[in-house]
Amino acid sequence: MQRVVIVTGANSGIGLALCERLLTEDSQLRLCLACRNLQRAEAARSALLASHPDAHVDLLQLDVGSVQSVLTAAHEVKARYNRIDFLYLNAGIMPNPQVDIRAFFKGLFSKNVIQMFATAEGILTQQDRLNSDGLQEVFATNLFGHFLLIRELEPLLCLTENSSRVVWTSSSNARRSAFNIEDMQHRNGTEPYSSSKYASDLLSLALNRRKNSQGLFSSVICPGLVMTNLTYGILPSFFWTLIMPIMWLIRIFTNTFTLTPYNGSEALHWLFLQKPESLDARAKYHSLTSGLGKNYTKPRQMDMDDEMSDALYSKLLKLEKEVRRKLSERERTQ
Ligand SMILES: NC(=O)C1=CN([C@@H]2O[C@H](COP(=O)(O)OP(=O)(O)OC[C@H]3O[C@@H](n4cnc5c(N)ncnc54)[C@H](OP(=O)(O)O)[C@@H]3O)[C@@H](O)[C@H]2O)C=CC1
Ligand SMILES: CC(C)CCC[C@@H](C)[C@H]1CC[C@H]2C3=C(CC[C@]12C)[C@@]1(C)CCC(=O)[C@@H](C)[C@@H]1CC3
Repeated sequence: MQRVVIVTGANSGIGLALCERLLTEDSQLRLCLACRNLQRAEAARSALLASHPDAHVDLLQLDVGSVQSVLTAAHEVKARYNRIDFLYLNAGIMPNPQVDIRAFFKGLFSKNVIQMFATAEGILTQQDRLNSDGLQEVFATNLFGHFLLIRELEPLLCLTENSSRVVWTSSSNARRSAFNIEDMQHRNGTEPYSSSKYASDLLSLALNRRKNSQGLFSSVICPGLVMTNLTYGILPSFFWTLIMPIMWLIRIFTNTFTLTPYNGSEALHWLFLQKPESLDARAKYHSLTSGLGKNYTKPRQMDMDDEMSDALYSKLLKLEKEVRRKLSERERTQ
């Protein structure tokens, strides 16, 4: 039986490393790279086929930050496949990141230094903007586009004859205090990334509560700190290379510095091998790398309550209705 796996944001970083590992695990897989840029997706496909020449790798154009693109892509998925075994919701952005240098040095000499390196708590902010759908871009990309994709793919994800899994690439930067249910898009704050990742943790819990009985299971992971295009947007790549010996040193004190996309994809790969019934809906699965370079996955309990996760789910359903209405109005007037 050929399993179908879809990975969003599969053309680089953690997503691409995951694809490589999945094909090594199961060469019969039907793997679909869902990417916004087809040229980059084609390059990723070629790289995967170079090491797995017989693999079945499909491409799907998907910009998770655009409502229209999500609807079109979901339509295409339903035409192509009759099942989805795994949907990895990995695409994500952190636009205009800023490190608070003063807070960083203050944290360096405090008792919370390990926590700071593991979560970036208190030292990282971003500047967000509105996208063409009138949504905050980080919220739209990291959360809402993926929510809409799940909603559209429910007919394939909630098949009673086999279970389906969705896996969110969340972050240890997800923080309850950065998220406000009254401002779920984070229009009024400076930590949209942290807010969107906390929202994905909440949404995963709500999905499990509502959909487990229909065969859909959701999990969240944190890949740790990984050198990818996302982190090269925080500090330039030459700087990261320069401080790499320090990073390796820090790894002795915090196993969250996974550093390579391969290491970072550990928990995503680990989840692929687990039975859904054995998983904890309230746990975030962390990719960890020891000082000696050994990879492993460890669950940690998340700071969440059912009430807030249900409230978020209801708000997302309401927003979905609104964007669909706006879209059909736009189509009618064109
Ligand atoms: N790197 C790290 O330390 C950490 C990363 N993460 C999360 O890991 C995930 C993967 O990021 P990472 O590999 O680090 O970074 P990359 O920038 O390498 O990968 C992000 C991927 O998401 C894609 N993407 C971004 N926006 C969209 C969009 N609108 N539609 C479709 N695809 C999109 C990118 O495509 P394109 O190439 O076209 O930009 C790219 O393929 C993200 O969700 C990130 O938040 C979490 C914790 C730590
Ligand atoms: C080590 C150096 C001398 C200085 C590096 C300082 C900061 C730039 C990093 C310290 C902790 C890092 C971190 C992230 C980004 C870079 C740091 C702030 C993340 C926020 C990247 C994306 C994520 O999702 C988190 C899991 C990372 C947490 C740690």
